Amino acid sequence: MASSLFFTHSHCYSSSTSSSYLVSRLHRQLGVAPTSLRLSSSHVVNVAAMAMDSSAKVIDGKAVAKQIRDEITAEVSRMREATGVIPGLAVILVGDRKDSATYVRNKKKACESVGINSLEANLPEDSTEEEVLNYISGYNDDPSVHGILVQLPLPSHMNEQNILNAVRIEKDVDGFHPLNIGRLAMRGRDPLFVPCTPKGCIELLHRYNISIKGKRAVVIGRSNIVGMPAALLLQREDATVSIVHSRTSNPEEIIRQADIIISAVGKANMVRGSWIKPGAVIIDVGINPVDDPHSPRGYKLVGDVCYEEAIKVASAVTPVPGGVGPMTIAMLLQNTLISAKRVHNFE
Ligand SMILES: Nc1nc(=O)c2c([nH]1)NC[C@@H]1CN(c3ccc(C(=O)N[C@@H](CCC(=O)O)C(=O)O)cc3)C=[N+]21
Repeated sequence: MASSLFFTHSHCYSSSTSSSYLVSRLHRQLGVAPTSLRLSSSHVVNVAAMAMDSSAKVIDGKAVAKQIRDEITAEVSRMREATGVIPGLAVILVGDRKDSATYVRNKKKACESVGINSLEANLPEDSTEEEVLNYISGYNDDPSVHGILVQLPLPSHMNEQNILNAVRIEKDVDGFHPLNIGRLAMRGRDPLFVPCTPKGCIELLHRYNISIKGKRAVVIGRSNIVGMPAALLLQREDATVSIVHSRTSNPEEIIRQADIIISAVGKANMVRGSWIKPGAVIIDVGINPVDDPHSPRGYKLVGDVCYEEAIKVASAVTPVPGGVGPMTIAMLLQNTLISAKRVHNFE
């Protein structure tokens, strides 16, 4: 019995990680006392309860994203037939990070699949900020471009703020411009664009008929591109929102109160089954590589949340991959379409 319980947990340790290493790593990441991370008797009770109910629903982001791409395809052709306008997205990639190149390639493929034009600028790692700004201003002035995305992260010698501020707010399909974020935060105002990843999270909840109003939501992580805007969006949807971050004391206690958890920290399997309230809904934004000798690539991708544990205690969980990731790209296409419709007054 005891060994099978332990086995359940061991799924969520990456193969090279010992449990004591994990505990001290968590301790550092979340700033909690090590005692609070010990496997307590209540943890064991939770695991037992989890074993009785393994009926959690998998939230299929890949399928929902496909459905949204089909809707966008229809809208793009309706617009083209009525106005002759084809929405266009320009992507600026600086440097040759492998992951960034993959993301950009996927975005381009997604554009093609729905009939959106895609333009791409590939600049060398050692480009100057001015060169990037020149591309942005070219796209700002190009009427065939309705959305501009500067792939992040930028090389460290560039000032991300200067560059993101240069994107015309009408073409800011990432929703990263401070004026867009400011409007997102204010009651009675609306941003021109909502950031893609948080928008994808909320869209998944809507499409699965998961109500947000009046619920307790916890966002784990406070980044400008995911955590912070996700918290603002949940609040706009009338949730009561807490944000847990690396300086939060007793994060588990706060997370355990949540009906809805959005995790965006980037730490593999950090959120354990015992941190989750039975019946909670989990949206896992993390995409973390961990060693996997069984995979041809030598690694596999896992979320921030220990999936094998979460699926037993939650009512619905997004997988990684196949959860939020595909939704991010679908929302980028949607924002590009929205932008093109707006400039051409097409409803
Ligand atoms: N300006 C900017 N805007 C972004 O939106 C942006 C960015 N920079 N920099 C990097 C992050 C990351 N990101 C992802 C998009 C799609 C998947 C995705 O589709 N993932 C799939 C496939 C995963 C795989 O197998 O590689 C999945 O989760 O199923 C993942 C990650 C957008 N980002």
